Amino acid sequence: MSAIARVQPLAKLATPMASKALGVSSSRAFTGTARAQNKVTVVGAAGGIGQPMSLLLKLSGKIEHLSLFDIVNTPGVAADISHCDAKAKVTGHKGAEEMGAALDGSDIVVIPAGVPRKPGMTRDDLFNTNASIVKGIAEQCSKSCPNACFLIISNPVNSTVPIFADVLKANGVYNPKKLMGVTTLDVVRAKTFVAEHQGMDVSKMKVDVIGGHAGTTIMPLLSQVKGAKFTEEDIAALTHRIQFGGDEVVQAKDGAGSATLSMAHAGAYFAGRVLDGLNGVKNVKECTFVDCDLTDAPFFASPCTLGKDGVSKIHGFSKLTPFEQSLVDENVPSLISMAKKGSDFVKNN
Ligand SMILES: NC(=O)C1=CN([C@@H]2O[C@H](COP(=O)(O)OP(=O)(O)OC[C@H]3O[C@@H](n4cnc5c(N)ncnc54)[C@H](O)[C@@H]3O)[C@@H](O)[C@H]2O)C=CC1
Ligand SMILES: O=C([O-])CC(=O)C(=O)O
Repeated sequence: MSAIARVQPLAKLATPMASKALGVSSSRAFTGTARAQNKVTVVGAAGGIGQPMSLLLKLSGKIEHLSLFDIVNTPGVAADISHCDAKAKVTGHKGAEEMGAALDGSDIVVIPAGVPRKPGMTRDDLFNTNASIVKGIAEQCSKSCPNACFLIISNPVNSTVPIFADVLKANGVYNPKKLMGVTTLDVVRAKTFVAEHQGMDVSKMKVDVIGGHAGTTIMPLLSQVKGAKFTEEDIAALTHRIQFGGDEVVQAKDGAGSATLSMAHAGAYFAGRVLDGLNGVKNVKECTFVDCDLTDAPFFASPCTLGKDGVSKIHGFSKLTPFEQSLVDENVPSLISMAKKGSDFVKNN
């Protein structure tokens, strides 16, 4: 294990400002008498998402041990973040030989490891590089922390989650309740764009986004947004913007990568919610991409309740408008083929 920075004595809880910014209530974070489940490991922690997400996780005040793993630069990132005056012992681990120590005893593993897009690429264009990265991480997780919740950020999510599942299955440790594709950024964008469009308070906005995490497989249920008034044209334009929000950032960054800061926020928020569920907080409901039979696709994003063992209830969707139903019908075949591409990769490699 490499250079480790220890918990800061001054800080027993997150700073109030950090808690507020993250929507975190520290007093609600851990309830009951069972051991608090709060070792969180970030795999890809030195990257564009990994660094700010690790910072936000440290500031959340929900974590006892924040373990940072990457193939490069992790000791520096860990030393830097460890100086923040918020709860959480921070450890940094670099390189394959330190991965087992990084993962050991994790309750949650958040994975933003892999290459991002450049303009002109689809998420699927990342498959060739990221499939083997995610497969390797899943192999090590099967050995070091098979009971953890795995939160997959690496793209293409529609294929990397099935890859992760099949590796866990091959190693006899697959628990579908504990594998979640992170689609929170789609929800974050939907809330932001709808609130701007409707002149509503974004902090009170709720929008479910179902399906997958690539282009038109991202399906916001705008008809269900309470208090909003849309024309058909509004719905079409907002749906398109939410589906292609990632491309907006890729184009604006002009070759320097894809969304990192908004994803860091979304990832830290979602990990905090999963942690809340593990620690007995009631009624934790978030959209996430899970193994389910809501459609013919093996994985589909849906509102889910997050509980003591991961996903405790998959709520699915009801009362779709004809437009929303047509999106589902058109996109299920792509979700099936992207999942199959992931499964075939595991079979053949
Ligand atoms: N699910 C979502 O909503 C989103 C997903 N993404 C995806 O997240 C991934 C990461 O994006 P960025 O942070 O911008 O990329 P980045 O290139 O800045 O960082 C990736 C990090 O992963 C590390 N890495 C590579 N192989 C590794 C391995 N085997 N083990 C551990 N770490 C490893 C690299 O060293 C690097 O530090 C990309 O695939 C991107 O497409 C990005 C935004 C949103
Ligand atoms: O667009 C990308 O490649 C990154 C991503 O998944 C997003 O921002 O939603």
